[in-house]
Amino acid sequence: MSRTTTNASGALTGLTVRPLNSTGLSSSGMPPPTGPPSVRAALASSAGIPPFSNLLSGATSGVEERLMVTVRVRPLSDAGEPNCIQVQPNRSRSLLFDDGSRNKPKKYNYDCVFGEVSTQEEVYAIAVAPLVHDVLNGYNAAVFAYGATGSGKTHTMLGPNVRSARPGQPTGGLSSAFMENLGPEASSSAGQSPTAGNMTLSMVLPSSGLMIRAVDDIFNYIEQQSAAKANKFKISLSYLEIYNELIRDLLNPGGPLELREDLRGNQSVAGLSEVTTANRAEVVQLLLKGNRARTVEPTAANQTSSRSHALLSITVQHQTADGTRQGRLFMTDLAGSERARKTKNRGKRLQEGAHINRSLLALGNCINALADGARYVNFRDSKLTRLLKEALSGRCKTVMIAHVAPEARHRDETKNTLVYADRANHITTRLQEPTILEVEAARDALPIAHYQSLVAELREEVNRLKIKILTERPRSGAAQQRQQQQQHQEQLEQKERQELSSSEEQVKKAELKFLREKIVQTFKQQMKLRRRLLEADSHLLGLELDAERQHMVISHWQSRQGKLYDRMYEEEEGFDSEGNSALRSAWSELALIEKEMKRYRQIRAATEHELEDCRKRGVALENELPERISSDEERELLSLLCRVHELEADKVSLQAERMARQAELRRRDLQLLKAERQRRLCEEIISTQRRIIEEGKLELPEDLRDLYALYQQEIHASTYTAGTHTATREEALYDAKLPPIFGEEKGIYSAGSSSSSSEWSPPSPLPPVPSEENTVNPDRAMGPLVGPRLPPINRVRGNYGSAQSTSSSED
Ligand SMILES: Nc1ncnc2c1ncn2[C@@H]1O[C@H](COP(=O)(O)OP(=O)(O)OP(=O)(O)O)[C@@H](O)[C@H]1O
Repeated sequence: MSRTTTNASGALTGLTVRPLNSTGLSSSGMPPPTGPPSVRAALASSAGIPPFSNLLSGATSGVEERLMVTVRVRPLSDAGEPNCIQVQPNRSRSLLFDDGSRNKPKKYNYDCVFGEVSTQEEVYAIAVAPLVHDVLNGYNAAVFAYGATGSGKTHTMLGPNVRSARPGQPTGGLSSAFMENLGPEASSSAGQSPTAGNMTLSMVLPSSGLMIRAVDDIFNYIEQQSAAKANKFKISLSYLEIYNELIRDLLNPGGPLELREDLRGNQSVAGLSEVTTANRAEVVQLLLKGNRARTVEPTAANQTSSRSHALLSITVQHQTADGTRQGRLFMTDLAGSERARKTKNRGKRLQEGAHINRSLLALGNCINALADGARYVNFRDSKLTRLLKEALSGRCKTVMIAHVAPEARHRDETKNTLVYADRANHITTRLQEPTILEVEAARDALPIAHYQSLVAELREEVNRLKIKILTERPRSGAAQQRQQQQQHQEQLEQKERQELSSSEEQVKKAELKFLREKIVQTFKQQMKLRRRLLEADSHLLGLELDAERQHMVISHWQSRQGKLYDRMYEEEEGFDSEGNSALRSAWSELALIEKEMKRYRQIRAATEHELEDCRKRGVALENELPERISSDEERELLSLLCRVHELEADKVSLQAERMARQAELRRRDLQLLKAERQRRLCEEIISTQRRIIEEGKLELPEDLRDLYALYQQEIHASTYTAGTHTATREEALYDAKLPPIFGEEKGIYSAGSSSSSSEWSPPSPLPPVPSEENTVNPDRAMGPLVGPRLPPINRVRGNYGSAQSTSSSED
């Protein structure tokens, strides 16, 4: 469940509308989606590079396009060192690499090569600005920095020194004016409340990294809109690291988080904070906070070596007439691959290195498989590849920035990176339609989304109250603050003594007390209504699952009988037989369930209505508060009130999460049951085909052979994953018996070599005949399995393809 915080109204506030400069571009170069030619085009044409048409034209869903691969060469660390790379000119499409052999340097081609003199601005304008443009239009996009340790990935993504920034030190290329504007928290305890809502300065300096630039561009674009339009955008972000194969929240550091996969294979990190924010200052604070929380250690290869992969996700929601468009930009700073011999790492560092290399190897395998156009790609080998699945497998527009060091002593690492990047150059992706949230929500209709929005609402309210308190609080250095507070307190006390004597003040206080009580009451009422909603949802969900179960019984009966159920059959066909009575009870159950669902939907709608009224009342009351707060004491009370609300929200959040998990488990059980039935049918079909092929001495058709190979791959992959987690001796032995993945030796798959034992026999491409003892029996829940309607073998004459399927039922 995502942890969400938002500003007071949940919309963007505190924005200053900045005019476009004379070129029609924002100061950092972000083109408005319908604006004049981009900086990127200008940079490209000035260097004589043909434009990268697929990216300049903006995203088009459904069209296949190559993953964009760029290479950045960092400057030589020591000017006197021998160099193994030549890039001429900067921002060309190729580079020459001297691998140290006597052969002449090898030429590698990419979408763009950034030489040692390239600037952060160039890299941003060419590689990332077009993606930001697409994200604002509701597409998903990803950029990831790849390369060996010390090759400059973090410099590109975050900027120089951003990770180690302490008060008074440079901070990732942010201007000092900007940092001052952020207030003391920005460089010390970053991640507190927003302090600079009205930024009028551009926040980037020439050395700022891509993450900051992307954020800046998004805000620039929004600020260029009219106030009414700007209010329709909502920006949120999450930031995590994968350290030693464990996921940690960088915005709210704590214990490791769980990576979950939904029924459609989408990955999500349970409990990851998703912070909604209205101003760029807060985003930068959050980024700084996240970067400081990241695991960085000195190694022999790099003084500030990232020991983890960092994934930043920026989500932009835009309310339009068609619904809310949602675009997401994933920015990944990978940890660098490293050689133990070179880094001289020991102990903990060595272990980290092993984790880093293993996950990068998994990434490399995925890149290889995708580049070869494989139908099955195993993303499951590491958390990194699971999280990058969407970016790599085509649901989003992706740019890889491979980093290399030019020094000849790093030749081996550089070669590896160049080869990787070359492979990635062959990956094609097919972009999906822009995401419209309402449509997605209706499509998913998974309860978890509902719980998430409930919790988000609760947090929004807590935040609103918090901001009300914060906006009243003076900001300065801690000591000065304490002194001021003391003075203030004394003044207030004196004032209060005077005021108390006046009856007018007493009335005011009484009013405030009354107001506070009313707020508490409305909040309690809201909590009650929310619980009622949750209960209704949970009950509805249970009913839905029951209904699904009954539908399964009915459809099972229908497929067994080969006809649709009609009440007429009850009379015609002796409906009282054993199988049919189950069907009848399924129908009557279903009718009852539907009635109950209708009733609960009505209860739900009424509750929702009541809740909305109650919420409005609460907001109106809260809006009266700031004018009436007169003392720190009142503020303190209000803080306590907030705290209570927050705890309530946490409680509901936990409850909701538990309910959602239970519901998900029940749903998955049902899915497993269904899948098991289907699997048994498939195996039956395959066995029959196999008998036909073997007895008829038929040659295995090419496409069928491929399908068998794919089936083997799938079985192999899933068994491998299971084996890696619970590697008992028996499982290890079982793994060893698995057949090799098809592909090398086509000859081994000749017809007639399979056995009918229940184990896999390596030379056979065919799956085993299922063994009855080992299979889970789904029929306990759904009645006996329906036999496949394939012709029995003795009826097949001549050609396999011409076999006619009989329509006679075998039941
Ligand atoms: N383009 C560049 N211009 C100037 N200095 C750079 C550039 N790229 C990298 N550097 C410097 O090189 C050093 C290593 O860079 P960086 O820490 O970004 O490497 P990395 O690939 O992130 O390493 P690791 O994987 O170990 O974290 C740093 O001191 C950085 O400031």
